[in-house]
Amino acid sequence: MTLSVRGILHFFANVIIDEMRTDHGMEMDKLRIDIIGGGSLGLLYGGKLAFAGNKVRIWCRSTEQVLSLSTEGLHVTSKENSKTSEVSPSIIEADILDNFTKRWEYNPAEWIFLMTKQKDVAEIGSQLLAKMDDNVLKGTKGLVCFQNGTGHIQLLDSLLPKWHIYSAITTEGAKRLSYNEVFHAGRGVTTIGEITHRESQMGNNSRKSENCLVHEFEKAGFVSDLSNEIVNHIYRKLLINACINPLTALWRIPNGELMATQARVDMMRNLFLEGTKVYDACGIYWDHNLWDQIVSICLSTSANTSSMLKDVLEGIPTEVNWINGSIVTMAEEKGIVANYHKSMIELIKGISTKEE
Ligand SMILES: CC(C)(CO)C(=O)C(=O)O
Repeated sequence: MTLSVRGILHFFANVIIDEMRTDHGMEMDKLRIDIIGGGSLGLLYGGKLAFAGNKVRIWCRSTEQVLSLSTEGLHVTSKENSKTSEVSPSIIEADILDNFTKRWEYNPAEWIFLMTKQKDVAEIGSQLLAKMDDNVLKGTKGLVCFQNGTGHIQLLDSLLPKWHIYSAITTEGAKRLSYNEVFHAGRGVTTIGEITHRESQMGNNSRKSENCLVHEFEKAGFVSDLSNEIVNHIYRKLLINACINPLTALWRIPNGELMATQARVDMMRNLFLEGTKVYDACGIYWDHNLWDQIVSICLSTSANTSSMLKDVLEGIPTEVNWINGSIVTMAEEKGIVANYHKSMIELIKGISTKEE
């Protein structure tokens, strides 16, 4: 990667101009969105929302990624559209996560999208978000969490008692090709809903702000909706992930291959039936056609690598604790066994020495 001095100067000039504009209230017409995490989904949503005219900042852990995005911009490709969307560095910003709180004092955003892995949520919640000054949060509408599984929302809810916390359930498929290139592998739906429903100092007029956000998603090319029953969506996605992800990761197959033999379908079905037993014991709603939905997701994302397989292939810890682990915890709380899901955790954990 070659980084020109001009590019780096251009980046710093942008940052300074940006701080000045906000200080003087000049940049009020665009939605300001901060994306924490420069992984596949962070780059996909960041790139497309910036391309649609929003003011997007991507907060990354690595300086290399910040420099790459700031000097070369962000490139979004998709299988339907042979033309790459080039998001120039003049319309998207990137900065290092360590600067987040400092920059916010002068230049806050309306929305924060938390798009990191589950394992990073506790640290970001406690070390960064919980330490933010109440005053700078006044214009902020909320925090939107994009993680799979459950557990993180309860944690953030306790760490951030004044925040509006939302969950976004997405079936968009994306693959990061490099620090600043992302491939839009499959179109899906993004459903957003508030979990907390609390009175707070953060942006009033919630419904208007939520509609405005969904409108921007639509403008950016994402099929999106608002839900008052986001918890049902969370548990629906949890069981889908718990049935598909560990098996694809163990057998190292794309999602569609799960339908290729009866033995594979039977194993997935066992996970499904055990999961619904746990849901029934806990009084959690599930759609009567959820099994059909799982089958059709395997088919509609047939060529995709599940997120858990991706983690296994990259040698990084998976989200099995938050996916199958959540189901096992719920089962234990009700005094029932969930041995299929328990075995998934043990088998996935055995793949890598990096799993906790
Ligand atoms: C595509 C799907 C639904 C497979 O479980 C997914 O969400 C993932 O890979 O995490």
